[in-house]
Amino acid sequence: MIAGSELILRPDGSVYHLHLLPGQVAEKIITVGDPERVHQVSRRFDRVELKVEAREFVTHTGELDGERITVLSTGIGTDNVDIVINELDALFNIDLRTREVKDELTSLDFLRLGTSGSFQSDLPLDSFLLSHAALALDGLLHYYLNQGEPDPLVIALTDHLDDEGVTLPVPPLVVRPHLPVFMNHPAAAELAAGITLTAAGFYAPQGRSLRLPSGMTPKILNALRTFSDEDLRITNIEMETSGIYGLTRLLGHRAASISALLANRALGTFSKQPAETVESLIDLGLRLLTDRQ
Ligand SMILES: O=P(O)(O)O[C@H]1O[C@H](CO)[C@@H](O)[C@H]1O
Ligand SMILES: O=c1cc[nH]c(=O)[nH]1
Repeated sequence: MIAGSELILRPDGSVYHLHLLPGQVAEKIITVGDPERVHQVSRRFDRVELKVEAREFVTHTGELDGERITVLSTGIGTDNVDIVINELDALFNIDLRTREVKDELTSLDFLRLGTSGSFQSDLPLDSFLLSHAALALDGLLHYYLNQGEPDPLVIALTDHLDDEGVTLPVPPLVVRPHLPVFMNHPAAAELAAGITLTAAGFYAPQGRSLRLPSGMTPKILNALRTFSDEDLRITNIEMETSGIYGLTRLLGHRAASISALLANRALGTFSKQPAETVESLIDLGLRLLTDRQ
């Protein structure tokens, strides 16, 4: 039995942070960082059956083209992803009355629709990218055991960084997802793909220096930018994908992370139409989930 201090429930029986009860969440889940984006997604549903708000975690469940879908905001960062994935998994795979893990487990399908900064000059602003792998520089996954052997990409990256004479501020991990079946949609095959760097913050952890210098020095950034292996390079930087990929994989769920590239960090440019680009990203995500052509 899982103790009351470990799996905390509210007086109404809902999970502590998300304020959700079993049955309120669909097995297909869109995650977004920005709570406002939840409304932008659920506006497109044919029917909305549930709206719950708790801190930065806004959840809407509804239906589109006969598919039951939940859209939920994680807020920013993998510390929030830790809460979201664990509490959603508990809603399906732990009996909240007996506090025992269920004998039959449910595998969920996650789709992150987020924004990101391109790391490579040739990836255009306002384009979309599917993360084939995540380079975790945020630290969350080091706290979970059973990671297995290091991914070959991390071994190749470590050799490359050694050759370049640089050391990252934190030990790197690479995680790859089990992609949901809906990613077999032809539109997914057209997406640019690469390794997504998940950072622990927006400024210094992504190499930005306003008044404080970043430990992600130009030399380190250049070494990361020039890495490639298995035809994959580090394409973009954001703040959730490694947590989503790592935890969903460990828990037996499937996940895909698609990012709209709003900044180009190699060129120092930013989108002139971020709102339109995010709307198009939502269009794409809903096409994938409902198998619309
Ligand atoms: O647009 P969202 O989904 O929030 O994603 C990106 O934008 C935020 C930073 O501005 C981080 O959460 C990053 O991952
Ligand atoms: O540069 C960017 C843009 C969006 N989100 C990020 O985390 N970084």
